Amino acid sequence: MNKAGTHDIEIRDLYKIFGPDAHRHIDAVKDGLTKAELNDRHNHVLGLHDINLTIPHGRITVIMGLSGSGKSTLIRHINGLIRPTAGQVLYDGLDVVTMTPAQLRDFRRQKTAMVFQKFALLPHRTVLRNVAYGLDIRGIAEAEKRARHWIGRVGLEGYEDYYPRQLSGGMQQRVGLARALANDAEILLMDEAFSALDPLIRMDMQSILLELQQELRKTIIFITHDLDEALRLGDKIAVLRDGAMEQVGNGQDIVLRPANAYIAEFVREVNRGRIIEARTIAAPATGERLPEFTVKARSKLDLVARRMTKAGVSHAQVRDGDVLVGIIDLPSILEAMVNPADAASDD
Ligand SMILES: Nc1ncnc2c1ncn2[C@@H]1O[C@H](COP(=O)(O)OP(=O)(O)OP(=O)(O)O)[C@@H](O)[C@H]1O
Repeated sequence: MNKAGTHDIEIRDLYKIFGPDAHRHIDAVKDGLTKAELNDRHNHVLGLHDINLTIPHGRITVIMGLSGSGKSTLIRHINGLIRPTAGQVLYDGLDVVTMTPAQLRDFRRQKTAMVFQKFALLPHRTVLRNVAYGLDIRGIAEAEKRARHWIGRVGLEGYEDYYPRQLSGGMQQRVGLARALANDAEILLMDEAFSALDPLIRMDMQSILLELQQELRKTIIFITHDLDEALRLGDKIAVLRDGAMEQVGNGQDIVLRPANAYIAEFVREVNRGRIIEARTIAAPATGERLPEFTVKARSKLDLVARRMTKAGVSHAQVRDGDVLVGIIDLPSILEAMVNPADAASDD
């Protein structure tokens, strides 16, 4: 059972086999039958393989992986749209997997909201009525007031009476987000929610989500196949491959300490200076005098390097508010910014 009061979602020993005789093959899969073997010998598809993941309350957890890696299958287990072949999905001491249909319906309605890639707006309803929709069907008296509030929060004030077709893709997805937020659900499931948007609009939407999340502290599960998006949004990132979890960690872990060659290849092209934070590479401050120049613990290395170079200093202290985290110097910043794989190939 998950810790009482934390509202974390705990996924335990989760397996999903697609096919008519899934249960007949589960033991063989647990004993090591691979996805390819299951497919070749039994014509069944291994969707998820032994997934264990804690999705912390109030944080953004990104599930990342290439097409077919199992992201959608996993997110659909969280709201019970898919039943696993084995395993548990625990929330507040209840297992989504064993909920009765009535419990599951309540859980979905009251605790979860979804934002889809294709917006899924109702074309014949205005922005206001789209956002109020979930509240209307639950008979909530203040539906319109609440909808107007969230329309404002996503920057769409003045568009209440527009229809979806009159809006750009980015604006439609703002409506999708406002609709999800208006439901006041604690868990927000976002399946490739920004993937259909142009790059600049996509970055805008990421910023809006991050800004709102500062205040809302929802439990967000965000699916993407885009590493930059995962690193920008994820407090926690889970990387899936062929239905199995390859690595779970924060962005710093994934970029600096890839668990295996697959992840290393995945993060190879990433701009490390924009991801790695000063605190991650700060060395402990020893007894000698501290450098006068100060940088923030969570500043990214490219910004730190620029500030230090401009100020003409080679050393800085790294501070998190009043707390001294350590010391940083330009050579170690440069070293951290260079991908070790690239450095090795130039030797
Ligand atoms: N209903 C189904 N029946 C059979 N196989 C399925 C079913 N749904 C998914 N799969 C298979 O399960 C695996 C995971 O699919 P899933 O859609 O979860 O991946 P994904 O990472 O979300 O991919 P994408 O980014 O393309 O949506 C794939 O091999 C897929 O073909």
